[in-house]
Amino acid sequence: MKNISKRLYWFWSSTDGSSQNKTNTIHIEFKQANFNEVIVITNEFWLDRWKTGRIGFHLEGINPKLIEFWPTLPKGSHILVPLCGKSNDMIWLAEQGYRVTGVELSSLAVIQFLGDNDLAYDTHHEGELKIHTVHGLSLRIVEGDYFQFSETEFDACYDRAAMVAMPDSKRANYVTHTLDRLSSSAYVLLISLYYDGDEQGPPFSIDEQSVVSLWGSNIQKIAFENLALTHPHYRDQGHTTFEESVWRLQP
Ligand SMILES: C[S@@+](CC[C@H](N)C(=O)[O-])C[C@H]1O[C@@H](n2cnc3c(N)ncnc32)[C@H](O)[C@@H]1O
Repeated sequence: MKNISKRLYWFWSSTDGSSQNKTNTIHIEFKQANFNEVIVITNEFWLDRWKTGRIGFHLEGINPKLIEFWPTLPKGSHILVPLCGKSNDMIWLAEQGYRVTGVELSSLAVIQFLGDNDLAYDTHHEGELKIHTVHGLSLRIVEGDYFQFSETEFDACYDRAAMVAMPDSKRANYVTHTLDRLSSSAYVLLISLYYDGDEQGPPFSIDEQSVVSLWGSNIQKIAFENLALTHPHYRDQGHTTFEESVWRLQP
């Protein structure tokens, strides 16, 4: 297993705002949640994060872990990116010759993704979902609630900041729903987080045992980094452990 160094992500709560004020507000919001020990993550919660620009989870570039750990799959393999936000990782995957389908609740995220990347597209409706098909790249963004998305037989899945966006109460449902979307021989690349301290998510911490019990015993941890050792930010937040792990599930 590789120990990863020098990478910087997951500034979800502390740099989630575009101004210092917003940062403080979020900090208070989570402190209050800790005190009450109840956080309700609804679809409205996420829509509001997008509306108010609290999207510190978004990476401007391509996630280095995707580039490092994504396997070589047959060209044209159909890749599912659940809870995709406006992740540029989808562009990278499409450019590798895969067919990519991202699923995202927020229309703002979808508009920003298409606009920021200057992508032309067509849109059609399928029930409650809007399907945006990009021109010139093998890429679709499905706008709507992931739990209403029912396509199946995906060849692979890339989960960065999706499972850990789910609170404990929804996590098993999320994983089952995702596994149901995949073919029996599908590959999964998953990035999870495990941290100490009182802070609650999102991102929600998940330990190794829970990852294995949710995804099955074939899942393997292939890399990890304790970000609290490499980035002072996490220590300043009171963490001694803030481990980001990369997992692979393959037939
Ligand atoms: C933490 S962000 C991660 C985004 C992306 N994977 C990335 O790496 O930047 C979680 C995303 O999931 C979306 N989301 C949350 N619940 C959802 C649902 N039920 N269906 C579809 N998208 C959802 C949110 O709007 C948000 O963009």
